[in-house]
Formats: sequence, structure tokens, C-alpha cells
Amino acid sequence: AWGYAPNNGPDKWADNFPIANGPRQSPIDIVPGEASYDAGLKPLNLKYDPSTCQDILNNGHSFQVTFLDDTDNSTLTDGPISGTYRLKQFHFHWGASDNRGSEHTVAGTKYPAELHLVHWNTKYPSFGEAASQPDGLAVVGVFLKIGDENANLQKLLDAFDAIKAKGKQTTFANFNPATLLPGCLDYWTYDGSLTTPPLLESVTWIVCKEPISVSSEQMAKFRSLLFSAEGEAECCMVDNYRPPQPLKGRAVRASFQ
Ligand SMILES: COc1cc(C[n+]2ccc3cc(OS(N)(=O)=O)ccc3c2)cc(OC)c1OC
Ligand SMILES: [Zn+2]
Repeated sequence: AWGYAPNNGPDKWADNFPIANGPRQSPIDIVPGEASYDAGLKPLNLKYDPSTCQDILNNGHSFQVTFLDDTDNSTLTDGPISGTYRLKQFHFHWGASDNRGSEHTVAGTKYPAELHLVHWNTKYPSFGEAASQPDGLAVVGVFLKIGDENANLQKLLDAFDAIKAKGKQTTFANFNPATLLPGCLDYWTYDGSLTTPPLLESVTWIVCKEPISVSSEQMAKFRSLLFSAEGEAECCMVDNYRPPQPLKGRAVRASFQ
């Protein structure tokens, strides 16, 4: 199965997922000077209801917090998209050390981690259906930068002892993902894909310019999770990021000047 090791990592994904070499793959290196300001882009409208928060899970590739998505309680509207997209889950990508870990980069700069808030277009009946449509998904990316301890992030890290190994999950209630958003919601946007298999080219990417803070000690806690299941040889969950992919002529637009 795919992973992030030398034998099954990003350089090998095309063997089973040929779309890995497709025209709109993610992540990318965002070059601010080459992004074009689009005055037509609206501010992001993120409305999240903490009561839709369900559980926290180690899926063997990352940890994710999953939301009830059978109502329009937690949604993304406006920004570069039209219609209503529902929050399905959020997860992170991070490095083995503070000098790498993000998937998107900014003029070559890597951040120690990146948050992805995954939403699906309610014009389709489900996430799975939407995931196969060119306008099916919208993922909001937020960079994490080493600085002050992040008390909101700490609520997630405090649940890690219950989800250390692959496949472990535990209930996780009343968490408001809006607390993980930066103060300023300026963003870059471009057409891309899922950054893990099945790498479907169905994502409108919305990458926030402003990072949120994470302490070095908190990053160490991310690295205490395992790729491996209970009873298997322990393998630390680190460097679970795909490197930037070719832009192939795509435009990157900025919501700010
Ligand atoms: C819940 O149903 C599905 C879950 C998943 C699980 N999944 C797999 C890979 C993912 C990659 C993601 O990539 S990212 N890193 O760009 O946000 C986001 C959500 C994902 C969710 C995939 C599906 O079809 C593609 C599903 O529909 C059948
Ligand atoms: Zn992701």
C-alpha cells in the first residue's frame, strides 16, 4: 500500500495512480510575485458548528478530525467557489524536523506543518461522489510556523495518547475548527488535486497567506504518532507530505494585493 517511505512514497505513487503525473496535481510551490491579484475573489465565508465534531482518528497517513456532514451546519461559501461546500474532516502534514513538513511551499519556503480543512460540494450527494468531480472539493490550507504554544492545537494533541497507532480512534466532541484559522484570511487559490492517493483532480485549493503558530514542543508531540499499527514494529509518523508538483501552466490567483 502507498505511504511515505522510499519504497512506497510520492515517487512511487504513479505506479498505481497514474494521475500522479496529471495536469493539475497538488501541492505546488506558490510564488507570490507570479500570483495575479483578482479583485473578483470574495472573502472566505467559513461557518463551523462545533457540535458537528465527531471523532479523532489515526488513519495511518495522518491524524484526522471527522465531522458530521449530513447537514449544512459546517460550511465554506464564497471565496473562489460558488455554492456550498460542507466540512468533512481536517488533518495535517508535518516533518521529522522543524525545517520541513508543509506540502505547499511559498517561494521555496517550507513550513514545519500544514493544516488541511476538507470540504465537498453539496451539489453532489456525498464526499465520495464529489471527490471525482472537477469542482467537487475545496481544501483550505493553513501553514504552521514555529512560535508561541497554540492552545487550540493543544486540545488535539491532548487526545494523541488514545490514537498513537494506525487505526486507533476516539470520540472528539465540541471542537471548533475556526480556532485553527489565522486572523487574516487572505489567500491564494488554484485548481489542484488531493495530495495523497487517489490524487483525484477535484480540489479547488485555498491556501492562507498567514500562518498560525505552533511551538517546537507541540511539533514533537505530532511526531509521537505512529504510521504503524499496534503489534507492528513502531514507525514514527513524520514526513507525511508530498513535495511540490509541476504547475503545468496553471494560474495562481491572490485574494489580496
Ligand atoms: C468517505 O469516503 C471517501 C473517503 C476517502 C478518503 N480520502 C482519501 C484521500 C484523501 C486525500 C485528501 O487529500 S488532501 N491532503 O489534499 O486533503 C483529503 C481527503 C481524503 C480522503 C476517499 C474517497 O474517495 C476518493 C471516499 O469516497 C469513497
Ligand atoms: Zn492533506
